[in-house]
Amino acid sequence: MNAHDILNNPFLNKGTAFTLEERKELGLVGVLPPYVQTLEEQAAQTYAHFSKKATNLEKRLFLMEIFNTNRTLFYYLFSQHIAEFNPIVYDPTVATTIENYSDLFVDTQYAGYLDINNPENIEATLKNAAGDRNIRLIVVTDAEAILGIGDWGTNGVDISVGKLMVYTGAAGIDPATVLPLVIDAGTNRKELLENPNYLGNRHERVRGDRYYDFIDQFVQTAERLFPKLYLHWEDFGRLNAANILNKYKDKIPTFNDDIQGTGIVTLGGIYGSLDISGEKLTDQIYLCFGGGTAGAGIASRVLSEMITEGLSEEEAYKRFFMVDKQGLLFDDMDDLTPEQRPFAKKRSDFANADKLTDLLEVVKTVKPTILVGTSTKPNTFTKEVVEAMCQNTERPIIFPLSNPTELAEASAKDLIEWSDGKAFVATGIPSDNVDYKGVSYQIGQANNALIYPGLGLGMLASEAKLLTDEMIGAAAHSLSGIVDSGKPGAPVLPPFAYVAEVSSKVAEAVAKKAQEQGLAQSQETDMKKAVSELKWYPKY
Ligand SMILES: NC(=O)c1ccc[n+]([C@@H]2O[C@H](COP(=O)([O-])OP(=O)(O)OC[C@H]3O[C@@H](n4cnc5c(N)ncnc54)[C@H](O)[C@@H]3O)[C@@H](O)[C@H]2O)c1
Ligand SMILES: O=C(O)C[C@H](O)C(=O)O
Ligand SMILES: [Mn+2]
Repeated sequence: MNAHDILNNPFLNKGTAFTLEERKELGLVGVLPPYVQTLEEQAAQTYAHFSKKATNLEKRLFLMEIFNTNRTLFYYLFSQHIAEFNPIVYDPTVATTIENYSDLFVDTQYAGYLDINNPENIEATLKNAAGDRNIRLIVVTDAEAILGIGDWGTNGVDISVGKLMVYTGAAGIDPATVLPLVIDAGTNRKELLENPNYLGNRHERVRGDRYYDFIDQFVQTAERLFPKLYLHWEDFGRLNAANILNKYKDKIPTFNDDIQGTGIVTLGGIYGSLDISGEKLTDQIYLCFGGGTAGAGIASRVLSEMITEGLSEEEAYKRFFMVDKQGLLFDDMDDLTPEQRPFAKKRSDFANADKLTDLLEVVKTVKPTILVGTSTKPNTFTKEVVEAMCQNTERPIIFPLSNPTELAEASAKDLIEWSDGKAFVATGIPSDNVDYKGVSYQIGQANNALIYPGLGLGMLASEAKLLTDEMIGAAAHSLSGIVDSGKPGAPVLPPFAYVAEVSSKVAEAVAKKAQEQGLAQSQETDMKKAVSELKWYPKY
């Protein structure tokens, strides 16, 4: 390896921090400025430079330069400034970089691009992208439903990169063991197909057998090449996300973030709210607004929890209502997804059924105590809807979870004001504190980023064969007790600044449950130790 092979490899490069001895040993004499910096000095200098950037997009592009050249320095900085960098590295700024990925392209960031037109290249793609690294964690997207911004084709690879950055920043997953992937199955977005800079396949999305065969070939190949793999699916479309998860979840260690991750964090937020109000989960009435991948995933997680808490399946379903673009879902509709169908109601049970296409009318009719938004439709949780929620219960739980910022069903500030401080609020993107009538309300971020890093750490540390519902339940319960819920305005979820602590707790809970269920394959039997030993720290 010559000097520039080292300096150009972000996993090896220390830049100005190479010591004089290392410079001699590695053939780096004279190719770096003479002063040797410590990691702390590099971080302070880089942070000062970062702070001069005017916009979040410029900040992200600058941080990506650091990521591309020196992973240790990047993660050292990220872990020092986790709450500040989170919205820049990740959501919402990642949405802007995805929309502009092809136009802004400079570097592949060690991602792999799987091309639906060349299934014979799957193995070579995975091998080439991995190099000689031992891959344990893949995040893969086909980018059909990126956040709430829809289909972005090859550009969506940035969500895989971004999710993995959070895995390492939050839970200490060794960045040399991860692989971000995009499956380019085409795109239905006209503006991409017509953009001369677009770097993906210029055809509509491939559907049906050809698509599912490709997915299967990818799964088989990845499992063969990387025997200790944990496979994370992100931002697949409503047509495919649940199908893919259902096909593989009983066979391999795998996870759908939008379905399962969002389910865990939202259940955690509901429990956080009930801890404060002193109410029981089984007394709640749940309204899902936007019953797609995330909406149905969350509803089914909360429903399972009500069953665990003692309700029969039939009693539990009675407490759930789902609104999608048709309005309240009825079982006579012929366009329900398989995940929506069990939540659909009998039209004849409602005297005003024809009016239940309107959210306000639904809220007045079914009287929910919990309202969760995953609709991608901004400003749909109106003042009237919030006031109607307040008629149903002393402390309504209202979570507008659609991302990014401009798609949220409501802002935290409006929800606190319209409910006169009564609503428990958590949002998908980070929200500032809301000061109202002398109380400073801290707003929890119900984003799967709070839990998927810890969940992954627990899966990898225990080498669990499968990710079960019980392990998912354990992850949700482990979120409680981190913040003081007794304080006025306390958040219903731990703030993102606590994510490292949250990740360790989640990881241990998941690993222990895997062990209890006889699914852990790790040689280590002490799961706390297995988790702490797997953690990677950014240092030279
Ligand atoms: N906070 C989080 O952690 C988190 C996690 C996953 C998804 N999300 C957000 O949730 C949103 C949905 O994501 P998804 O992956 O489930 O997408 P999806 O496309 O599967 O689901 C969106 C659903 O909303 C429905 N919808 C559309 N218009 C509607 C309307 N006017 N009224 C009611 N429903 C309507 C769609 O028909 C669809 O079923 C996105 O904005 C995403 O960013 C947030
Ligand atoms: O990526 C996020 O911010 C959360 C979630 O996975 C989403 O799709 O919105
Ligand atoms: Mn997602």
